Amino acid sequence: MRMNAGYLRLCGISRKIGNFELRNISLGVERGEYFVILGPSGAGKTLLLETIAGLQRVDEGETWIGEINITHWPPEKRQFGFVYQDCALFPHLNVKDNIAFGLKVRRLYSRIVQKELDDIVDLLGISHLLERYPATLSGGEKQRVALARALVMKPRVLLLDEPLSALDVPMREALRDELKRLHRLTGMLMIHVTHDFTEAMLLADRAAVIVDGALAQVGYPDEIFNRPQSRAVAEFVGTQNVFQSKVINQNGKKFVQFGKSQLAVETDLEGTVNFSFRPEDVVLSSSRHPVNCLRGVVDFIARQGLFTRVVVEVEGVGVVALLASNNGSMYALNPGTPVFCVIPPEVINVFPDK
Ligand SMILES: Nc1ncnc2c1ncn2[C@@H]1O[C@H](COP(=O)(O)OP(=O)(O)OP(=O)(O)O)[C@@H](O)[C@H]1O
Repeated sequence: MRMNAGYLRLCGISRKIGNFELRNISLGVERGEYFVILGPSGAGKTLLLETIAGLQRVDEGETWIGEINITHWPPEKRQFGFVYQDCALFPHLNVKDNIAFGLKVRRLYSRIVQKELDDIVDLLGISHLLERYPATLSGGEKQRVALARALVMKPRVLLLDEPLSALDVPMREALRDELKRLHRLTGMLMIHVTHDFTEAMLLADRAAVIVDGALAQVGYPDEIFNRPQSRAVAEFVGTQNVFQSKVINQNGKKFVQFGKSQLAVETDLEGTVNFSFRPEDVVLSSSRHPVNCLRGVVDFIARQGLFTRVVVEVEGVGVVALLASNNGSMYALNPGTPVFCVIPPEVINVFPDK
């Protein structure tokens, strides 16, 4: 079994449930990190979070916190906070009693604890809601209460399962900023599950992508976004331009074959590989450039608000470019317009063909 560095460590965790299986997950998360678990719907993100919380038993593998093996500890002994997408507040209790519920269960409700409760309520700016009942709260207010309820217990780790996905866009953005602020102020280790890559980019110190029950990539959000290491991750982060090819060595310089053309790349890999580049990194030009320039014809244009997606057919293959809709050159493009796609070597991500 592989052991990892980190404060919270998952070592070779496997869990079969119905037809689905979490497979050999090894992961180390540091104290104070904001760690995001990303992945498409049904990838096993919630199951993984529930396994970390101790709500799901494991079939194989171990969970450690510091030097302690907590694999068989029940959830309450782990002292992890859990915030669900739908908040799961008690409908018959007002906000104050919802927040204090866990403290009362632990028989901790005293004047000292009242001070902590007041601090959390202030931190989340919800003092005006204390007498209200969950049914009268907006989605964002409910989620703030759910966060307060988890934080007042001073958890070792705060687990957040899609905490923003039930909210409308302005509320989602406000609460996303709030999470960032809470993390900065508390320094708590937070593990946040989402399928929204933008959320991950804005919140995460590091992230893991899970695909089909297995870890596909762990790293800084920037790395995952710009340097996906598998086709599945490239597709999940919206790379759109992903091709299989082979590396060609010429006088010490490396190229990948694209149809009859060759594109200069920066890579240590050899042989059969995949390469990808983001649509935002494709430059469309009416004139030929000396390096990494593919001649094509505009096939399709779709305006998507601030951005416009242009598909250029190059040697029978679609290359996708994303341009700012107010980009002057946009107005000269129509289906059938000849155009050059320029893809600088440094934006081409070459990864193994697995
Ligand atoms: N109790 C269960 N019994 C059988 N299958 C289950 C059970 N719980 C989850 N699954 C299955 O396990 C898989 C992973 O579920 P999970 O909820 O972890 O996915 P997810 O990545 O969180 O997806 P989403 O983003 O849609 O919430 C799914 O195919 C789901 O149907």
